[in-house]
Amino acid sequence: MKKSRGRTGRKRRRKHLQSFMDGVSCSHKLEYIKLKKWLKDRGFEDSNLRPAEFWDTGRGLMTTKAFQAGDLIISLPEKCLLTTGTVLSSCLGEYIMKWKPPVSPLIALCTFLIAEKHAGEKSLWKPYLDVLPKTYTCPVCLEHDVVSLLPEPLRKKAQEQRTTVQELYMSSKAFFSSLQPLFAENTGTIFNYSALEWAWCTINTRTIYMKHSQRECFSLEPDVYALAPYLDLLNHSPNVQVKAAFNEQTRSYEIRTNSQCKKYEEVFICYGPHDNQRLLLEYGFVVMDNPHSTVYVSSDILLKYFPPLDKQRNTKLSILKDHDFLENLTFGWDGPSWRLLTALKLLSLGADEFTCWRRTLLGDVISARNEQQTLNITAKICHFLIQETQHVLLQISQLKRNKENLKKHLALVEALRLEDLKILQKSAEILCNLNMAKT
Ligand SMILES: C[S@@+](CC[C@H](N)C(=O)[O-])C[C@H]1O[C@@H](n2cnc3c(N)ncnc32)[C@H](O)[C@@H]1O
Repeated sequence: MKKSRGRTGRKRRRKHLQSFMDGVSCSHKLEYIKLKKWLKDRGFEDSNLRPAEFWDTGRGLMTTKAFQAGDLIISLPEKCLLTTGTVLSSCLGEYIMKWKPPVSPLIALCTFLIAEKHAGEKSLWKPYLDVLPKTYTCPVCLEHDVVSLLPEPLRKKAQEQRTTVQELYMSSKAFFSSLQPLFAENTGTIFNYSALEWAWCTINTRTIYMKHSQRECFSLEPDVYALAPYLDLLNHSPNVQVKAAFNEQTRSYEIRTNSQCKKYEEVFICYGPHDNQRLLLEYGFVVMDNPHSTVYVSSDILLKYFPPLDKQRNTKLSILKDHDFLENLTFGWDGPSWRLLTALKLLSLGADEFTCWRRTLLGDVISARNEQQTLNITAKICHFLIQETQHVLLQISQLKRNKENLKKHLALVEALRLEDLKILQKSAEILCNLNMAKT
């Protein structure tokens, strides 16, 4: 058959290509039909959004009309929001009010989610609970073997996250036991560690910011969370801008886009200008070609490249510490950061230049020798990090073959490390060009 090369052919080819780029709508699935009905009963007007599966971002929301900058994407009535107010007006309320010392707003919400999930068919929130993820990929859910493959300082923060959730569980056990009169089953089996981990991740990855006034029955931690069914299907893109807030007039949580979005494309919001380490820590995912991504250089690595016999080494280190120059030293898409270069310039000061340390911190050029040494050491650190990243990537590919059960988590760390490698290679190229320009 003759290939159609005309307008119809082009249209067909574009449509074929488009079908791979677009998501696959899942709005026909029973759980979403039930969720939409539940939302409608609470005053949610059907919008132009549809739940869909996207090949790159997973489940998200697709638009059925083109959005222009300034358009309202979604407006979710107050009645649909799950806040500490919801928890207090449930049967948990009286237990929370009499518990001393008061529980945090976070633990109140976790308790509510676990209790409602346990209630199953009887829960008023069932249509929402049914579409929540069953598992998460935040660091607290990762196995030790996977956490050890994370770059610093994320590895440390991942361990801290695990400790936070474990401590939260231990410190809430007595409160959970106090709820026994509400349940036929033992509260120890309902409010177990994995239930709390699931609830904690649900809140950490899905809540919108909504400030509520301080209530006496809660501890002093800020009460700023609200779960927003359906709206929380919106995925993140670092390349869009939105305005999101509770509208006191319409008594709805509203999101307006500042970007354009074509019909049938995924609608994104921006969770904040986060780098990939922060996205993984707080939400359990990473974005490729994230403009905010950076590779962190720890002070241990920094010091590896300086002579231990430098008499001013300790003084230089104290200066860097006192002026907060030992943290947030990074490589980015545009090369080494100013902070990294400044820290390295200070460490590279010769004995005769040491008195100039203040000027160095302000960004002054001290000498051609100092500039050159700084560039050389920056390039060495960059190459060291490239090798380290390549080594970890090799370990990951071996583990992926041997540990089928960790595949999803390993793929996540792999994506993070691949993005790091791209940043480092770009930085090495920039440093090489800078070096060539100087010689
Ligand atoms: C508020 S929810 C968004 C909806 C979510 N995808 C779902 O299916 O329920 C936030 C979670 O979505 C995922 N996510 C958000 N933006 C993403 C993106 N650009 N790429 C991959 N996953 C993303 C992450 O798992 C994150 O924790």
